[in-house]
Amino acid sequence: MEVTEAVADAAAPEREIDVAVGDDLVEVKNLTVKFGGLVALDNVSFTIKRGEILGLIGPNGAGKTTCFNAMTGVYKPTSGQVLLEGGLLNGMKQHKITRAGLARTFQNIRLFGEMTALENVAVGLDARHKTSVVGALLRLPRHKAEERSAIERGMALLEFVGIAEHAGSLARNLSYGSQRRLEIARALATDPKLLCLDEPAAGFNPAEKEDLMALIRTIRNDGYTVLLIEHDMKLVMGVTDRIVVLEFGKKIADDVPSVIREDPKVVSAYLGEPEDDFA
Ligand SMILES: Nc1ncnc2c1ncn2[C@@H]1O[C@H](COP(=O)(O)OP(=O)(O)OP(=O)(O)O)[C@@H](O)[C@H]1O
Repeated sequence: MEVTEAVADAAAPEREIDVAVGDDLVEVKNLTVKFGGLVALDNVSFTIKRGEILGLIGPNGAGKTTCFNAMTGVYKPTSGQVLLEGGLLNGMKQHKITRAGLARTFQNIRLFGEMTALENVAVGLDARHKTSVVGALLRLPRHKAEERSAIERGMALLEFVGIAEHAGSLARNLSYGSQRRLEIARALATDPKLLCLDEPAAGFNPAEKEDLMALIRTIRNDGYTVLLIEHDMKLVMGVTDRIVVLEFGKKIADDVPSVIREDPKVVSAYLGEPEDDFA
């Protein structure tokens, strides 16, 4: 999918675009999450560098979603730290973490079904508005300007993810694939430093998966950093710069895709999984 520079610029005009893989953006340090006696995440550490696409993979139940949830404030870590640009995120409420620059999509799509696609994106844009409620009520000039730019930016984001023609459709009437794209647009609307995607291609056929991977590359090329949970190894190999592998809550590998593919620990972790997932 081709995205013009103008569209990318309209989607996030204030963002500095820096596509070089650079410094540590996020540090996950000795993160542990326990549910009663079950250790879902066991002392896991990894970093995410600015500008990269990092894959987080592992067999069913390995702790991938738990890791996401602990990073984005859905679960409180039992111990360990999550740092964004050196600032501690632990203990912050979900919306504060979003505001700090960490946005996510969910494995199960969570859109406002009775709102249009554009309105769903506007909700994301709202998360970073600067005017107060009073400003909005009094319709101060700044609020009006923000409202106008919300429509323009919302449209640009819908175009960016390839669903601009559905801007006026109710989210619940969109195809499954378009709903997934809309979720990504809504997350991008918060102007994240890190975009976390939880199995964005779940339920897709191979052609749809390819399209989605192309979109993820476009997002990265536009200067975002991406953390991608994906079950399908083939898919993850084709799009990521680096991969962290979890098994039974522990990190068992952290390397470039070509090394991960040959790693005996990873191969054996995936034994017994459907062959499609490890190709
Ligand atoms: N809220 C919870 N309460 C209790 N146990 C949980 C909870 N969430 C996850 N778990 C357990 O933690 C472990 C890790 O689950 P998690 O969903 O993080 O794995 P996953 O790698 O994302 O798996 P999948 O690929 O199936 O989504 C599993 O044993 C799961 O049953």
